[in-house]
Amino acid sequence: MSIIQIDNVSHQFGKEKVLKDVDLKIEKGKIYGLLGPSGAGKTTLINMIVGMLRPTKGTIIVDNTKVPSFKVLHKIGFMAQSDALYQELTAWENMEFIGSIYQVKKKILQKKMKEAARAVNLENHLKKPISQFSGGMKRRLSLAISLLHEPRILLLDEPTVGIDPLLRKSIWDEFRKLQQNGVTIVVTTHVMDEADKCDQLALLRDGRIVASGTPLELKKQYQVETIEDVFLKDGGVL
Ligand SMILES: Nc1ncnc2c1ncn2[C@@H]1O[C@H](COP(=O)(O)OP(=O)(O)OP(=O)(O)O)[C@@H](O)[C@H]1O
Repeated sequence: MSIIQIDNVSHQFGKEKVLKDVDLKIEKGKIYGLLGPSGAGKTTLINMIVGMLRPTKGTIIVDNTKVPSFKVLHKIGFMAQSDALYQELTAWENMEFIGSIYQVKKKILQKKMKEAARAVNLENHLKKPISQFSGGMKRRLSLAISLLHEPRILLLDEPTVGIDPLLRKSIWDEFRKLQQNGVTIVVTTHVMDEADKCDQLALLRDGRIVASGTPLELKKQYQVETIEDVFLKDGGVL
């Protein structure tokens, strides 16, 4: 069953067409990767699934509801490319604040905050203000915040930028756990070993989906050994 269905979607900023006739079906409980060179339209597509941008043409259905929709927003955990954190508040206060916006009950929120902080290995830094956080710590906190209201769908725009390989591995372990609980994850990435871990991939170029399938299917289609080579061959470099 598709939990996200994108039908013939185009988007235009002024005269610039940045997405062109995109069709995509994302199945419930899958980890779906969006790959593509800088400027290909990945962030624009994620922002439209969240409902922050409306398609100029076409429709996006999330969990049987056309977006933008407030009803759907509660089911989505979203992590944007730039971290939207309050610098003067501590990590704990940031989590409390966002959790309260999502109207998570106080007792449940306390439990969820501890779990989420543990999942991203930040439990010893929760009393620090964000102004004292490194780039990677901010990314990890943003990820923790996106999990607080137990979303059924996670939309993550480059979630592991600035995160070292050890932590990246533990974050991917967390993604697998969420997936086992039925959560659908859509992730944009430039990290090729991450792309290989996705169940399905879509390769975007110039606002179009130029290839999609499992990592193995893409490697076969491009007759190469690695996803990095799929990316390079598609860009005309190999
Ligand atoms: N608010 C905006 N106004 C005008 N143009 C925009 C806006 N946001 C994005 N664009 C343009 O849309 C195109 C797609 O951008 P987008 O951020 O979706 O790409 P991306 O694939 O996510 O790139 P990256 O990998 O660098 O994050 C780019 O040409 C960009 O300049």
